[in-house]
Amino acid sequence: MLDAQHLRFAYPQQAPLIDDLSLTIPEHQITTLLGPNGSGKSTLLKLLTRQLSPQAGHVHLAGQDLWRAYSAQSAAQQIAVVHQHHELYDELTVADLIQLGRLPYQSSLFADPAPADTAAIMAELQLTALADRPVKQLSGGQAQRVWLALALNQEPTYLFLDEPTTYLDLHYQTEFLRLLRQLNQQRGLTIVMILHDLNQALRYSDYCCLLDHGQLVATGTPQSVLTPARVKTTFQLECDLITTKYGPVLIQA
Ligand SMILES: Nc1ncnc2c1ncn2[C@@H]1O[C@H](COP(=O)(O)OP(=O)(O)OP(=O)(O)O)[C@@H](O)[C@H]1O
Repeated sequence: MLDAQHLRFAYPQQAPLIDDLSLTIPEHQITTLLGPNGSGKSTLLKLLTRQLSPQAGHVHLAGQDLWRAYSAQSAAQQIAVVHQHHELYDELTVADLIQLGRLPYQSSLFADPAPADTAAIMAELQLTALADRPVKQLSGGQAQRVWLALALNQEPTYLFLDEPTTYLDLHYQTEFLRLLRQLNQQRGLTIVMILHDLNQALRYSDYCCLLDHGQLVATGTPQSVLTPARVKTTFQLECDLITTKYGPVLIQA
């Protein structure tokens, strides 16, 4: 269980961005963090994944404090993050990059005790034929699958993704979100992602958390959170929610 209680966080020399925020991530579900630019989504994701330490409150992973009871390495055995920008490792081949996902299980004293089935992960994400290609030669959609494969190679319980569809065209966005749903269903993976597209959140998440000015203004099922009234107050957008054969869709006035 991943549980945040009474979090407070301020960047240096700034007023608190997040103050007294509590949130429990539902297990084996897909949760989406939503909110306007600058509302604190990435900051919250970093607090939940041990990239930022709260100044008050705590995050508990399996009942233990994420900072006091876990090292970066032991936390990374349970929590994997797919970041938005990854230029740093472009020179590596697909296979070598995915292998970095095993780092949390290695130390100078011990080899990886139980290597993950990296080949199966690569096959599942249709990356086998690309194994020897440098990552920088891949399309955006292929590269995003490689970063996902690295994260899965960590064998995490929780998979976090910061705006995973940003650089993808509509086809790849849909393909990627369907892949996440498949991983959630087949592996029972708990997924938390930041999205900007409210209709994608309606369609691909089980639970939504809406942030505004660092505060959680609503949590719950996508339809209970993304009401036209709340979209208006949070995003200053007039819209209707209509029902289609594919599910509910928000249409802007
Ligand atoms: N490293 C930092 N130092 C100082 N301020 C920061 C830092 N990172 C973010 N901020 C500020 O904190 C606020 C929230 O930023 P954050 O990136 O968490 O929001 P967000 O909801 O993810 O935004 P976006 O949708 O634009 O990605 C913003 O005002 C931002 O300028």
